[in-house]
Amino acid sequence: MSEHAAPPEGADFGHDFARALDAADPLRPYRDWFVYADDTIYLDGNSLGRLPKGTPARLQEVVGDQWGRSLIRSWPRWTEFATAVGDRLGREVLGVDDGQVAISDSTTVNLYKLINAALDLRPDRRTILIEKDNFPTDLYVVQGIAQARGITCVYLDSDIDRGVDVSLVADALSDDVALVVLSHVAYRSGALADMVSITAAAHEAGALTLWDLCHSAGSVRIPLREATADFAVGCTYKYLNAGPGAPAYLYVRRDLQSQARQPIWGWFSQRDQFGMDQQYAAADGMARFLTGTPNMLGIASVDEGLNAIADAGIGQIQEGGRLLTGYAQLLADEWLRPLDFAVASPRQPSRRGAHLTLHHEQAWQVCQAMIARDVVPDFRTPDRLRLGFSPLTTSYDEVWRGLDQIRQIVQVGEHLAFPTERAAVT
Ligand SMILES: Cc1ncc(COP(=O)(O)O)c(C=O)c1O
Ligand SMILES: Nc1c(O)cccc1C(=O)C[C@H](N)C(=O)O
Repeated sequence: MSEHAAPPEGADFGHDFARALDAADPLRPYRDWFVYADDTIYLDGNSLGRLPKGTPARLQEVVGDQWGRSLIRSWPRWTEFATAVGDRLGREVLGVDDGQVAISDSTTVNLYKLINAALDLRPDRRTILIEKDNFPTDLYVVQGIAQARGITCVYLDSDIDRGVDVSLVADALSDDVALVVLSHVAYRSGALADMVSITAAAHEAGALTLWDLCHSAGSVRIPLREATADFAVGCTYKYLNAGPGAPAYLYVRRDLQSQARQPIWGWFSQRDQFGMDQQYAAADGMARFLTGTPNMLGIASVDEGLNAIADAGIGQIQEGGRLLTGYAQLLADEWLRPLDFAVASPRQPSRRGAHLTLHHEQAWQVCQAMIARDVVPDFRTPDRLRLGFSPLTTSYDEVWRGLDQIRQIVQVGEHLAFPTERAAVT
């Protein structure tokens, strides 16, 4: 699929062409690694990824053998688990060397830990920069910390459909900016930020960077190493397929680790944890960014979810995501533009992650009508239909049928029978 999503040679809009793309798809064998319980067309792998077939047995092993049989005797193997699986995630997904990633807490809690750690490294600076359309939890955590510390939060006025570019960040940098908080792939539009140039601009101004990788981990290559990015956080339940509420991860560049301190001084970050000292002394390495007892079932699930990614390789996965979103864009241009839809993501596949967002004035009603037909997208405010394509689990056939269903719904006005008022949970 070309950069501008022109139809490939011989392409047509028929169902057979989608089937032919599936037949030629090198990622197709990985569909067999996941559970497809019914015929639902699932276009929401960027909210909650599918269940890997190996996960139930893996969890049963942790529950039955490690917990049920070995009980506390499992702790020697459990204590290293958060950093061992963090290392694996670092190598396979984030492209960084061992000793810089740990599995811990939720993304929200990790944001709190690392934003505070970063601000403490720049004590003379009083400003945090954040994109105004960053994911809400990132905004809220930054706002809370800014209020608690009495510092300023400056919002980058990014384009809702195109995300941030380096000039926007560069123009806002000054010698008062301590930290820039951005998402690598924007949750609403899928816009991919230029991590390398933005980090370079921040560093030139003496600021640190913290990247939210929730929508990029497992969908695109992440140039943390090339960018010499400082800090990063992300969740594991989207393209990493670790399941609802699975623990998140954090990344701290190695040379920052000895100076950085996070504010939750739990005993899992204590140097000699079982020395039971009264006084806190931060552990070395990534252990100092842990807090309390890690969730062993959750970490096992993260480890299991990494198997397919490690086998396929992130390069092939990124290419798959570009082809899927490119194909979806072709169909959207042909079928949905005449029905008042517009692409609300960057048009070039290389400028976005693995989801494609469409604008439509009645997007909420369309979303409900789709779900009633067992086609699962996401609605995102104010009027966006977000279609998440998970390269390991979404087929071209699903893309074709999903977009065809949207076309059928809107052509006959079926969506107009659904409530206009947004439900609390979407
Ligand atoms: C970009 C981004 N950051 C953070 C989160 C959520 O963080 P948490 O796992 O703490 O709910 C999400 C999705 O839920 C997200 O898309
Ligand atoms: N984490 C979620 C949840 O607990 C409930 C519902 C949705 C989510 C999501 O992950 C949403 C997702 N991060 C988004 O980009 O919108």
